[in-house]
Amino acid sequence: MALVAGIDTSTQSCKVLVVDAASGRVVREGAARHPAGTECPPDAWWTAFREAAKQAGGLDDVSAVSVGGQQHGLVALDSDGAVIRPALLWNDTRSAAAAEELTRELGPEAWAEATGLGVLVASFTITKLRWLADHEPENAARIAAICLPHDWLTWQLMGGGDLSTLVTDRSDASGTGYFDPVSGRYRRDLLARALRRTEAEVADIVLPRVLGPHETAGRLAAAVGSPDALVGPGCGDNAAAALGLERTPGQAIVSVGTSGVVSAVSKTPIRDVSGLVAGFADATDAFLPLIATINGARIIDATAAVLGTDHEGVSALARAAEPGAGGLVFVPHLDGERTPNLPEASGSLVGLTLATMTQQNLARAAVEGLLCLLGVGVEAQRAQGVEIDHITLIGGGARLGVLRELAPAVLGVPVSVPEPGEYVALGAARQAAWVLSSSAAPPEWGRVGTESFEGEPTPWIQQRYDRVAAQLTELVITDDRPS
Ligand SMILES: Nc1ncnc2c1ncn2[C@@H]1O[C@H](COP(=O)(O)OP(=O)(O)O)[C@@H](O)[C@H]1O
Ligand SMILES: O=C(CO)[C@@H](O)[C@H](O)COP(=O)(O)O
Repeated sequence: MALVAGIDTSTQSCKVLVVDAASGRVVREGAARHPAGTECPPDAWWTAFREAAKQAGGLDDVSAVSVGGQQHGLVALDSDGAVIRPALLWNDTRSAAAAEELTRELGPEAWAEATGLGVLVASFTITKLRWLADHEPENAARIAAICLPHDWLTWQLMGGGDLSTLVTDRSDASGTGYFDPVSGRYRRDLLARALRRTEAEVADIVLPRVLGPHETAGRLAAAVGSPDALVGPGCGDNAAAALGLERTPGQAIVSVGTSGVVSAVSKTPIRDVSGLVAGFADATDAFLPLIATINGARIIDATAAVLGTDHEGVSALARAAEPGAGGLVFVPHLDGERTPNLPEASGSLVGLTLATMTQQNLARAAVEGLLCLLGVGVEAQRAQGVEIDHITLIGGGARLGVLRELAPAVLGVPVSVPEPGEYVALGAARQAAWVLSSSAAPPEWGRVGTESFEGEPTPWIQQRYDRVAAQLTELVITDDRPS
């Protein structure tokens, strides 16, 4: 039995699955946490990977490995291959002003045409480069190569060192803001613009070679596993999830991890000038229109902490409240927000009265608020012509019972929840099996068992949320304590 490994280097943790390449059956697994925060030294990803791989029984017996990873994070390397500064992650909003400035310089139509990203947001790599050029020019001047979290880990798996061996794939490259997902080419003119240099001045900066969806990147370093094992190109985590769930065009996925994501494979590229839907590529030869929020499962984590309970406790309390939480509306922009593009926003709890201010209503409002935040994404996708009449719910937050139960009513469509699993890591494993097989298409591992949820749609909850959220867009709370 040939084994392959799939790695998910995500925001909060690293997960490793060892999988039977023929059937897709998970044979062994491991996970280890990443440090908290919106910047991270890449070494911490390596430490977590080593720990997760150890828990998964090591990689000595696997024949191929691929990495799916959190998108957009800026990993800047010097000419020795050393990391110049901690990586700025997708949920770091310090480049919000740079994002606005870059968007203004060319205008949304030109950005959408060039990159599929109509309005740049602080998540995208290119905005982090402009921030670096303006705020840490000495670091920007040392850049010899730029890569993404999954590219860096893939490179380490092969031993690192030589910058020319850096690789990526079109799904993750399409989240940089200097890559055209339609032609499959980098836009060095945009990279130069971000760094305030000429194209000639960035000509020597190494960008990872963009491999085909099942092209071999190289072999595993002997210190990690068998030196005969192949390393795949890897991909962005959301593209990996689509691969793991064997999605075909039109089947929408909602992921509730650190981020909230609404995505669907599409045969045609999306260029949303409004910027709500990012026109990413997927991990095959198609596209992955996607909306992502900064706030996801941590809305529930924070609510549980405030209520002095755990996830199950939030479920129980929320179930005990009426739909609509008696009038309490929770707009959960707890960590700023990306969709809608409100990097300075904070969360709001609106509708507090002596009657509504109960633990049950607060728990319910948190779950409904999270679902309504995702509902904005569902509508944005529909506005781009993506048909969504069913949703597959995944990610750590999908383990929350009450989220599964309320999702069909609030989102207005039936919801399937696959059996709990690491679908990003599974997708990476499927890519590894594809690399190993050298077939034209990825292996068909068949459907995983799913639980189905339906419910009478309650569009008034979303409508009320949209009304309240619209009134809060200008509200920025600052810390006014005298220093
Ligand atoms: N049973 C549960 N109910 C609600 N949230 C959960 C549950 N189990 C895990 N989570 C949350 O899911 C998140 C991690 O999900 P995951 O998809 O692994 O995130 P990421 O890929 O961004 O690291 C954490 O915020 C965690 O608290
Ligand atoms: O920024 C995006 C997608 O554009 C996020 O989806 C990141 O890719 C992080 O994903 P999780 O760690 O939340 O799964």
